[in-house]
Amino acid sequence: MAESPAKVQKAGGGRSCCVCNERRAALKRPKTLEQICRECFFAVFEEEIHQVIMQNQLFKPGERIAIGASGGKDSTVLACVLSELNRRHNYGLDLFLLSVDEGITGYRDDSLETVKRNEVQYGLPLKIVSYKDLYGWTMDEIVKIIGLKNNCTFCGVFRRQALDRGAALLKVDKLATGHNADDIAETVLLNILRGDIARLSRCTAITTGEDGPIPRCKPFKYTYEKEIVIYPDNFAELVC
Ligand SMILES: Nc1ncnc2c1ncn2[C@@H]1O[C@H](COP(=O)(O)OP(=O)(O)OP(=O)(O)O)[C@@H](O)[C@H]1O
Repeated sequence: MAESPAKVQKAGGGRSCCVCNERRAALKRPKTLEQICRECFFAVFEEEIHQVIMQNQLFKPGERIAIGASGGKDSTVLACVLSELNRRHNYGLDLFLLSVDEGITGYRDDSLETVKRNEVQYGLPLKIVSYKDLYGWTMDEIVKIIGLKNNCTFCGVFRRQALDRGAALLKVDKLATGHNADDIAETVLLNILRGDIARLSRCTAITTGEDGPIPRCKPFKYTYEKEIVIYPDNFAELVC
């Protein structure tokens, strides 16, 4: 779980930003512990993701890319940053939002409203695929039959396939997800505890499924969850 933005350490009073040396530092960066101002934080956050994209050759000009959009913080920030970097650096990508509606009342219906706002805000076409349409069952209906035990396993498998089917409908070349450095660290630990050596060797790759129909990539592989939380909307709470 991400720490609340208010708990992320504020910068010490009156110090200047370690990047620009001009403005007053507004927070201590969770990733580097540097004292940094608001403007420089945004700039380095975005620049680091741009460098990850370039160094790992995540995308090629002209590609159609679906962003797995759950309406949560990670994929919302991913949509915002990718559309900005695509414009700023002329990646030449056609970006789309792809959402899976699992049919969980009071959960996904709420977050899909966020995705619909993102569609307008970032001007990215949105495709929603639902378990009901794809499989004939909503997650609520499945839980009524199988109960709460193991339903996460079903849901995870269905979502994975639903994302592939949605990506195929959009005819995209790749799917980008909002998995961040903390998610990857969690998966590493889980695979160690399970003794799953095969998954352990695969789970840190920035791009997976290159031999399958739709490769997936994680532009936030090196991005700390705490920094995603403070970018951009919650920043105001941190300002000293
Ligand atoms: N229902 C969904 N529709 C589309 N993409 C999804 C969906 N659920 C998850 N994803 C993709 O998988 C990534 C990791 O999902 P996870 O469920 O682990 O959530 P998370 O780490 O809380 O991310 P987020 O904050 O984006 O929800 C998300 O960032 C998103 O790109």
